[in-house]
Amino acid sequence: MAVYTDVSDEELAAFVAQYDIGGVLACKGIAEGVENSNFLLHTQKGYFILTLYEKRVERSDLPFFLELMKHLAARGISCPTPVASREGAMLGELAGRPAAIIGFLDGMWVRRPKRVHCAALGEALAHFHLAGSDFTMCRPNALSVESWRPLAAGSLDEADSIAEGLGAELVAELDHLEAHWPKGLPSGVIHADLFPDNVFFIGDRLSGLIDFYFACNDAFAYDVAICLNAWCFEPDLSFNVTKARALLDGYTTVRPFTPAEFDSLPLLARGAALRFLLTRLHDWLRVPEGALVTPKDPREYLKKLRFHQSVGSSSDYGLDH
Ligand SMILES: Nc1ncnc2c1ncn2[C@@H]1O[C@H](COP(=O)(O)OP(=O)(O)OP(=O)(O)O)[C@@H](O)[C@H]1O
Ligand SMILES: N[C@@H](CCO)C(=O)O
Repeated sequence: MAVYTDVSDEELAAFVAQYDIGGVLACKGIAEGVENSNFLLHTQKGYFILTLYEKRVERSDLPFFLELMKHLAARGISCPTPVASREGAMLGELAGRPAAIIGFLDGMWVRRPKRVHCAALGEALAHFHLAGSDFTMCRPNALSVESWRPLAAGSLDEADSIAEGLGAELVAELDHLEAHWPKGLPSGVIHADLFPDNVFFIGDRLSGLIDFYFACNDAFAYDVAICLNAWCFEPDLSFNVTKARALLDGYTTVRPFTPAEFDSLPLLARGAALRFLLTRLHDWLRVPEGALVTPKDPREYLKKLRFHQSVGSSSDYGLDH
């Protein structure tokens, strides 16, 4: 469960009183997520998500995330929107943290995505990329290639406790990615964390996207690579080409890939695997005392990284132009 910050009943009542959503009936910590503290808030006007922004979220980035949600929803993307206080503010402060009340999105995330979910995800991701094209705010990707070496530096000493030789392996991978990282690919606003737990379905129908707190400006194909990693590996960590094809077909029917995007996929997937390996490793080695959180296993992403290292070109994934 990710609840890093406790909120007293009095603080909560005073916070909610600033909004036109009625009085609090119940508020429960949510047993999922690792980044922020999330609560299911039930008030006299219905259900909402109360989020307290924690460690990785810079306060100055919050207007970008909240405005983006509003922008995407206005462009027809199914995603929750922040609720404004009576004074028109989307962002407040609760228990010493920046906090927001977000609309509740119906649906459930899929534990074992099938081909049909990957196809729907691909389409939704492409619609997201297109819908962001006239969003005027900009946020460089704070977790892109140039940030990986400093991020790794804090974990290198202890990396070998996770897997033998991991420290040296990380340094070699950083050398490779920094030397070969593609430049000039089509770019815009990307989600950057569209894992299965951030995509809701009702049956096989995708009902919406959540968790925009890593959204930023970067290459669209990098976002696709993040999804290939998160959606197209089986529990035994074998790569499922059928799911990858479905995801890419879904995506490219809405927003076709350029040849350069297609050719860059193996490298982008390596980078995407390293990015999540590094943040997981960082968190694994530093679980805050008393926090109700289950850190995610870095070894899963080490195996995915090794898989992509063994791939020569996009065709080796069984994918065609
Ligand atoms: N708008 C929403 N509507 C319904 N449920 C939501 C909403 N936002 C969050 N949740 C619930 O809270 C959980 C955690 O939310 P979220 O993914 O934003 O947290 P996080 O800590 O940022 O997690 P992550 O590890 O994915 O970055 C979700 O899996 C979902 O169950
Ligand atoms: N989706 C991330 C956690 C949230 O950033 C991971 O699985 O490592």
